[in-house]
Amino acid sequence: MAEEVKLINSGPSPFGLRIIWALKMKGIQYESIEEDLSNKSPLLLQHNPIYKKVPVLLHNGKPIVESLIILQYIEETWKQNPLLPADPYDRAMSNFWAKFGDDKVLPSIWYVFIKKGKEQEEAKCEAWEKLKYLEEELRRGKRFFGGETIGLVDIAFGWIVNTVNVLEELIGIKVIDGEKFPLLVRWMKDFSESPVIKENWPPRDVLMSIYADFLQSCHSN
Ligand SMILES: N[C@@H](CCC(=O)N[C@@H](CS)C(=O)NCC(=O)O)C(=O)O
Repeated sequence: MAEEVKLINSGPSPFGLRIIWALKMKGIQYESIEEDLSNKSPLLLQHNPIYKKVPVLLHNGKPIVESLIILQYIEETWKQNPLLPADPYDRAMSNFWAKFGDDKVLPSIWYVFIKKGKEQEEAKCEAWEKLKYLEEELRRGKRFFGGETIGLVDIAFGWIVNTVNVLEELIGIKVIDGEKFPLLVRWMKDFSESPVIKENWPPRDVLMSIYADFLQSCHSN
């Protein structure tokens, strides 16, 4: 039976991008279904009734939601071009870093962009505390978080590159600077220049306009 793979996604969602990158790296053909998040479709609400968010992967009609869980599913379903190490301990550690990224690093960086003045300075110190752990992880001699090649953790951290870079430019604040985080900056460059990632990168002007609107709505509240 031919497989049916569909991805419900919206524009350059950093969470949806994870799934696009993983499917492309595995060489999986899929159909893209564009969702309007300002007017959520019955399809999205049916398949992700709890969170009502994109991305949703539909594999032979079955929905899988939450991007880190979708990445796991992709890895377990299509074994080619592994995104996780074979060793159970190393796999557990990869899952730890991906979760740490979403639970701690991502919110701490968002705060830097949505706060102002003294609160913003405090948020930057908080974010640096978290980013320090990523820098230390790379100091163990790795080119990518996945080792010599891009893996699940790199894909999970992709938002650092496509979101933080744009936000830094919009707001004129450097959060990930080369003096403090040389290895992280090198990783950002290597990651964004690797073929599958580069080929599936959202246009910069689209990102700029989305995040400019986002910042405006945060700061007008
Ligand atoms: N934890 C979710 C986050 C997904 C998420 O926040 N998606 C955004 C788009 S980037 C969304 O669907 N927002 C719609 C909403 O919050 O109503 C994941 O990893 O998949």
